[in-house]
Amino acid sequence: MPLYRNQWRQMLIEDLLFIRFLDDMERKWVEVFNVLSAGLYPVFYSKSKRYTLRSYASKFTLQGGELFYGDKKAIKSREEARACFDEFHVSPDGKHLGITRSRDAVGSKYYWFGMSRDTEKWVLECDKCKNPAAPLTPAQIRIKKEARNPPKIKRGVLNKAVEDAKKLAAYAAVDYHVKDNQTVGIGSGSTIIHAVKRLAERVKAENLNILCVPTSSQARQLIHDNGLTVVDIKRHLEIDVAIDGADEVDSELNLIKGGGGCLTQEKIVASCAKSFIVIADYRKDSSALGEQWKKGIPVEVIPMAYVPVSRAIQSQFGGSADLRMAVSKAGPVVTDNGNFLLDWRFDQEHNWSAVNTTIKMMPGVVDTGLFINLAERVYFGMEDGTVKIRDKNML
Ligand SMILES: O=C[C@H](O)[C@H](O)[C@H](O)COP(=O)(O)O
Repeated sequence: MPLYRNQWRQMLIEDLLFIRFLDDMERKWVEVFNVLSAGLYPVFYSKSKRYTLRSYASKFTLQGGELFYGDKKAIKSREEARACFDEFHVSPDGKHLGITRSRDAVGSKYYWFGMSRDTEKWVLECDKCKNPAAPLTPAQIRIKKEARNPPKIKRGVLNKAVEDAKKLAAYAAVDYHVKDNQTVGIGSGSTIIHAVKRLAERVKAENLNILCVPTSSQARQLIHDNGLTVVDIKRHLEIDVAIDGADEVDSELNLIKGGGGCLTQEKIVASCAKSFIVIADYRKDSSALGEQWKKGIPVEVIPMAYVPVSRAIQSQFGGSADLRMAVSKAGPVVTDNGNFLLDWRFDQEHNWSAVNTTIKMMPGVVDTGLFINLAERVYFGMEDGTVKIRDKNML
C-alpha cells in the first residue's frame, strides 16, 4: 500500500527525533534491531548508508527478542552496560582488573557499541583503580605475584596448544586440497611451516609432482629447505590452490593478513589461485575484524608516502595508522618489496570492502592486509584437537 505524504512526514519526524534523543550506542542497537526484525532502515538513509548498516547488522542475530553479537549479548543502553561492567570490573578475589582485563572480561559475555571507550573511562573513574596503594588482601597479593611471575609451564602449555592447533589446520588443508600435478601457492608466517612440512611428506610418500609458488622470501626458503620445487609466478600463472595463514578471520571470511609483513605477494598469489585456502589456530577465529587481532590492519606503502597515507587513513576512517618499526634493527620494517608498513588500528566497525578500495586508491599505497572475498575455506585448528571449517558456500 503506498504511503501518503503525511505518513512519510511522520516517519521522517520520528526518525529525526530518534537520532536526536538516542545516544550513539542505543541508536546503533535500535537500527540493527529494526533491520533484523522488520527490514526497516531510517528513512533518510542513503543507499550506501543502508548497505553499511546491513553489513553491520549481519554480524548480529535475534534470539527471543534479544540481540546477540556472535555468542555475546548486545547491550542496548548505557545503564545496562554499566551494570555489566560492574559485574566484571572487580574479580571474585576483590582485585580491580584494570582497563584491558576489565574490557576482556566484560567482552567475554557482552558487546556494545563503544565498549572499549566506556570500559576505559569507567576504570579511570574508579577510585580503587586510581589508588593502587590501597591495602591488598592476601588473595590479591597472591594473584599479583602470579601475574608478575607466571608459572613457566602455563606458557609452554599454551604454546603447545597453539602449535598443535596450527598443525591440525595445516595438515587438514594439505591432505584435502593438494593433488598430484598441481601448482600450489605457499603463504608466509608460522602456520604455513606445518603445511610445507606436510606437503614435503606427501610428495615423498606418494611420489607427487608438485610445483610451489612462494609469497615471500621466507616461503621461498621454506620450500627450498623442505626439498620442494620452487617456481615463479611469471611462468606459472595457473595456480591450482594457494594455502596461507591469517591474523584474523571474521564470520564472513574477511581476513586480516600481513602481521609478518608479506601481504602484497600473498594477495597476488591468492588472487591467481583457483582456490584460496586459509589455515589458522583457534585464536584467529572472530565474529568481526578487530575482535581478536589488536595490532591493526597492515597497509604496505612506498616509503615516501607513509606520512600522507597515514594522515589520509586517519582523517577518513579515524583510529591511528602508525609506521611499523623493526624490533632487532633500528628504523622501520622494510618489506620484501622494499616498502614500509603502516598498521591501522581502527576504532569502529566498517564496510571492509569499501574501506579496502578507498585505501588502495590512495597514492603511494601498494596494498592492504584486508583480504575480502578471496578465501574459499578456512580450517581452524581447535584447542580440543578438532578442526573447524568455515566455507564460503556455507555462510
Ligand atoms: O605477513 C604475514 C602473513 O600474512 C601471515 O600469513 C599471517 O601473519 C599469519 O601468520 P601466522 O601463521 O604466523 O599466524
